[in-house]
Amino acid sequence: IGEVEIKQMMTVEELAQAMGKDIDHIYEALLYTDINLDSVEPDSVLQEDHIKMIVQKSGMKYKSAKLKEEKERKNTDAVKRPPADPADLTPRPPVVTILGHVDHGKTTLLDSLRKTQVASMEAGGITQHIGAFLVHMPSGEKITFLDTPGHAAFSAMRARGTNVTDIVILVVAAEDGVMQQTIESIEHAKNAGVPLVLAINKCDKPEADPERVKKELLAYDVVCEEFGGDVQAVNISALKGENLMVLAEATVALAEMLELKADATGLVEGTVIESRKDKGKGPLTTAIIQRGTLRKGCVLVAGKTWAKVRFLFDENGKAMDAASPGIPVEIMGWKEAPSAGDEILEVESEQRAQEVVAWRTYVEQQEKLKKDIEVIEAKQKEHRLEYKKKQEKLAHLTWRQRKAVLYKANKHLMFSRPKERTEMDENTLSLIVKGDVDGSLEAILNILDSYDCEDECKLDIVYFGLGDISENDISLAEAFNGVIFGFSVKANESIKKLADKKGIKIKLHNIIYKLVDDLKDELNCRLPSTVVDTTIGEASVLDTFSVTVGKNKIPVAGCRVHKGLLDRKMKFKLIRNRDVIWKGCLSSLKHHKDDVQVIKTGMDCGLSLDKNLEFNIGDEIICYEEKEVQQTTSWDPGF
Ligand SMILES: Nc1nc2c(ncn2[C@@H]2O[C@H](COP(=O)(O)OP(=O)(O)OP(=O)(O)O)[C@@H](O)[C@H]2O)c(=O)[nH]1
Repeated sequence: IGEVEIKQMMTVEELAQAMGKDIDHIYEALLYTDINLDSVEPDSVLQEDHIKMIVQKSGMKYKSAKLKEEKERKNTDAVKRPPADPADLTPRPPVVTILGHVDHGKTTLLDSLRKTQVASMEAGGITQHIGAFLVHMPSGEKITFLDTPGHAAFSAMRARGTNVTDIVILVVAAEDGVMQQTIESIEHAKNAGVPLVLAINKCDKPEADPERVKKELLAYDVVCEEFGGDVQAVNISALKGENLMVLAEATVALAEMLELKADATGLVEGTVIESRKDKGKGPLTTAIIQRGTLRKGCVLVAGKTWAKVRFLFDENGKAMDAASPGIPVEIMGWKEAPSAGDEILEVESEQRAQEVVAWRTYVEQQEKLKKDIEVIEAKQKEHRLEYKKKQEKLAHLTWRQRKAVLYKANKHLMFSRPKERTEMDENTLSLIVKGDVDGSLEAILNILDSYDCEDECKLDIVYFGLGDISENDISLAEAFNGVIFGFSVKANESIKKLADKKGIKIKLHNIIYKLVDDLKDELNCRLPSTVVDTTIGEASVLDTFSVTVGKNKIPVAGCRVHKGLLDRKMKFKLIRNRDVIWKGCLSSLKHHKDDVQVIKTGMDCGLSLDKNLEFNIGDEIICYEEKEVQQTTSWDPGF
């Protein structure tokens, strides 16, 4: 018996492959279940009990050793280290996000802040938008600004559970005051537990009214220092670059209060801020390092991808040797670009990175499969309910009534009223059909319903029903000269004996196509056989003469055999101008003067067929055999 290795969540295709069968075999086996086949595609996932049933019904055994192995697949994910020992912590720059209403000047502020750097760094010139940049203060302090303006990026990161921002600079235009997105920005910062610094922008404008802005903000719990709160407010002009350093100092002061520290040793942890693809460099990500110190050669994982760090760049595209916590860095060496917000973790080796990615891919697949299964199961449940309803409608009917229902649905199928055996047409196959469950019986009736060769042999379903073969079935078969077909049912010894005694055939099957084959055999033997001529040899008439036997002159043909052989015992036909003008037995076959039984290819002979038959040169003599051939039904139920 074949052994099939099964696993959870196998698709129809996978099971067929594991069984070494085609997909139709699986569909066929599913006919016995209450699954609606319309909902089953080759890539549909099968339930475990259905998988087992299919394997068993196919006369095979299943082996589910893999199941265990799968359940126990070891978690090989990479995770963050436990919190660092406070003794290992060193100060780090704050990470700042700028939020505010549309057109209040976020982009202008970021640009101006960046420009302060270009000027201070003599090399300057190329500033590149990479998602984050560092501002060096004259005091030696540093601030990292996230250059992903708008709330979208901020909330997207937060939604993913990553919060890299330490401080929010809330930009409010002095002439506009608090607007819708100002309020939203405040909400975002509050929800993330991130403190604010207020930048009142566009103070160069004559209509600017910074005091009004501060008052308006009171309504949103943003209380500036002059009202006794802890929010520092700085009046700036992003456009003119006024007071930017004051704003930066205020930010540093807040950062000091927050005591931002990190562990710059050990394995690196960080967050992806932005990813892009560079034609020459491949995938590049801007990241903020949060723990450890990133160096060339480190192996990182993020999402379902990994990197062996080949180069590190700052926002000016300058190569860096190392990036410590709070510092933005562009990383080159990714296999594929990770997504913004993905957690970056350093692992010990490339092999370990691959293992982590494999695990994460596996987990994702499992989750997808789980969802698929839920959808499929819901669908199947729906179908089961429908099927049940249908069955309930039929359940209270007797088989005769059910037959009537089916008859209505399948008008051309002939159901007989009781007839005497003597009346039975010899050209009829009478059937008694028994099945184990409604589903299988219905499947068989549906197949019988496709019978459309009434002109060859009539098909008469005398009775159908559920359960093992009974005495009643035998009586019916006897009365109608029928054959009993059983599907997944049994016939006990006494029933078998009774059937033998009465000469009644009981045909039991567990596989539909075998039942159908058997049914076809029964139909075939009810069809009249036909006779087919098979050519044994061919000869051409090269000469004609006659011999005298007693009083008669008998025509003789001088022939040469050019194919096969001529055998005296067989039948012969004479062909003239492609028409058969005579068929029958030879009267004589001679080689020279001798009577012979057989003449082979290439040999000459003289033969006579009938004393009245004259030959012509050019006639063909065919030696042939008549074979009786059993006709086969032209019914094709698609099995
Ligand atoms: N007068 C003056 N105009 C400014 C100042 N800051 C920004 N602007 C102008 O205000 C307009 C909007 O500035 P942006 O920096 O694009 O504003 P934003 O908040 O980034 O806007 P979105 O990107 O649409 O959210 C531009 O025309 C700027 O030139 C400023 O300090 N003074």
